[in-house]
Amino acid sequence: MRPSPKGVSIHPTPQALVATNAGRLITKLVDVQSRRGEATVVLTGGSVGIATLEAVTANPARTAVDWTRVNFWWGDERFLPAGNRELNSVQARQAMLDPLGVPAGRIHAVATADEVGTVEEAAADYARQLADAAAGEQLEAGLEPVDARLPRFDVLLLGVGPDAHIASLFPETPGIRTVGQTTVAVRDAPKPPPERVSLTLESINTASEIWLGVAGNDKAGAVGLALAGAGPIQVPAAGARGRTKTRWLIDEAAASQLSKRLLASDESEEDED
Ligand SMILES: O=C(O)[C@H](O)[C@@H](O)[C@H](O)[C@H](O)COP(=O)(O)O
Repeated sequence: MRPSPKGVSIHPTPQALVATNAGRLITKLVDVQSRRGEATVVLTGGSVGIATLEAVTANPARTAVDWTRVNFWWGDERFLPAGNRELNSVQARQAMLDPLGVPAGRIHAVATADEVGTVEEAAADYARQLADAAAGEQLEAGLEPVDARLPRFDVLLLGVGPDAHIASLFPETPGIRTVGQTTVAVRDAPKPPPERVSLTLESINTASEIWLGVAGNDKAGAVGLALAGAGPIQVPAAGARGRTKTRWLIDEAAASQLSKRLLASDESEEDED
């Protein structure tokens, strides 16, 4: 792993990136559970996101986590009928949630197209689920909710599209511009399927830590712009800011347009876990 600016780690291959992401997620969950008893993770779709879950399932250290005490949400979900293999939740169940025995009550999936009539109803239902969870959340002494409408997210995983979208927040669209609400219904998404439910950028940024896993030459432009400080409306990935940490795990191909200045910065990536 090349030394790199703080918060950005560069990995030789997508496989190395995914293995590191998975190992760090296990470590983080053990740490959070040791302090809070349970942990909350927000999952993502996409090839890097799902490969990370498969790597967790394959990692012997997985047994150090009490998977019956991890709550799972999604940063976004496609609006499709239940069981459709394009659903992020279907892929996550297959990759990790089912093999690791995560109880159904810990899995908070977005309503599917056969459960509600419109993507707007699915977004509203998801917002209600989130608010109910927030209302019932037992916070340790001295901790305040970050947002009364949302549970506390310990780690929020994101992928990044070639257009720098995160979750289902695409550049210059109503979704990335949405403020004042926790979820948003997306129509005409440039990445199929067209109808999706997404957390808003405001909701995403309530997470304590945000980890963006990005691989492939087609993402190099998005990574370069995001890390150079572009605006979130044009470059949604640039808007991802965890409250305590924002990690970028990128492979060499996706790092190819990173400015020399950024790479030369004297802060190197340390594992402050
Ligand atoms: O539902 C989705 O499609 C994802 O949530 C989406 O935001 C994904 O993470 C990015 O498009 C990156 O996908 P890749 O990792 O496959 O490039």
